[in-house]
Amino acid sequence: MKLKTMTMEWTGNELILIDQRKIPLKEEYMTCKTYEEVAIAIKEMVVRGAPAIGASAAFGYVLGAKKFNVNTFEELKEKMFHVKEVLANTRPTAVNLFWALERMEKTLLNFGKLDGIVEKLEEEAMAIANEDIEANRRMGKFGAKLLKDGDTVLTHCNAGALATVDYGTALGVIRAAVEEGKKIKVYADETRPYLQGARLTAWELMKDGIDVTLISDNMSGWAMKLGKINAVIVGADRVAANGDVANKIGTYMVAVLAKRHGIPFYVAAPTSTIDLNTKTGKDIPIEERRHTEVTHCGGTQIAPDNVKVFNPAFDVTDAELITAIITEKGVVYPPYEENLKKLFEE
Ligand SMILES: CSC[C@H]1O[C@H](OP(=O)(O)O)[C@H](O)[C@@H]1O
Repeated sequence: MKLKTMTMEWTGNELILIDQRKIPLKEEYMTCKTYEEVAIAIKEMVVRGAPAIGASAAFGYVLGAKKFNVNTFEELKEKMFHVKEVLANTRPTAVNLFWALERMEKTLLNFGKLDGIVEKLEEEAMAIANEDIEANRRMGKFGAKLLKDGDTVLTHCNAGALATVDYGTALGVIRAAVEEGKKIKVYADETRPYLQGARLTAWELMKDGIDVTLISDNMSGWAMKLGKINAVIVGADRVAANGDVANKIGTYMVAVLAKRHGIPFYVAAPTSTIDLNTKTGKDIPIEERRHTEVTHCGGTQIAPDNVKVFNPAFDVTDAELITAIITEKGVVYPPYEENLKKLFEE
């Protein structure tokens, strides 16, 4: 079974990831032959973005199962509990990581025997990957209906093909609208400190020939006040049961500004990012990352040695600031508590 997209390639024995730390200046790849290497790739953000992290962890789980020469299923089960732990202990906020690993473990336990288990797990990882692409395309179509010909959309971070297995969530909505013939312009904010907007979103959209203008994060309010922005679309790392959304740091600020200016604020998220077990945004673990992401920019030090740093990688946007949540099953409007639950009812 094989898979090849802009973000990742599964060869059957290796997971090859484009190194997103190097984009836009270089297109280099990291070849992961072991589950440990996949864990490093997730932790170091070689691959990033909730759905992309989930799919990568699923293939990492397969690499773990391939590694062990065991005589009994019980022995394999023990070893795979460790594989899951190593992959889970990489980044805490994106629920897709845990959703994918739970799904892989359930496949292992339900299969329950040694013979054919690797093929079964590989099938499941491929299903997770292909379902993500399909979900993004469906989500794109639902979301495109919310955009008018000539709209300018502000994006934050990168919720594009690079954040998923392919096509993207927020950028998937923009791609779908453009594919329907709508003239859509994008204002991409740079998204300090990791610069996913400047480095990844601008790169992706220019490759697709989509009109993109780069702004620094502190320009978004003024762009809204000047009437340049018709809508905001962002991705998500975890949607809580009440509709609160954890996403890249700075999302909350953009949402408050959009509310102030009466601009619709949409979140594009597949159901694999919706976590009904997390009641509200207060319960979402927020990753804090190394200080050098803030004290350095492009590898150049921009702050004094030993300066104190606060570097939360995500924030939580309150449900009341969100106009709608675009999913592959349709657009969800408030009351989110009630309407998100319906997505999971048969
Ligand atoms: C489609 S999920 C994209 C989501 O993930 C990003 O975080 P990171 O780059 O740290 O993995 C960001 O929150 C995006 O909105």
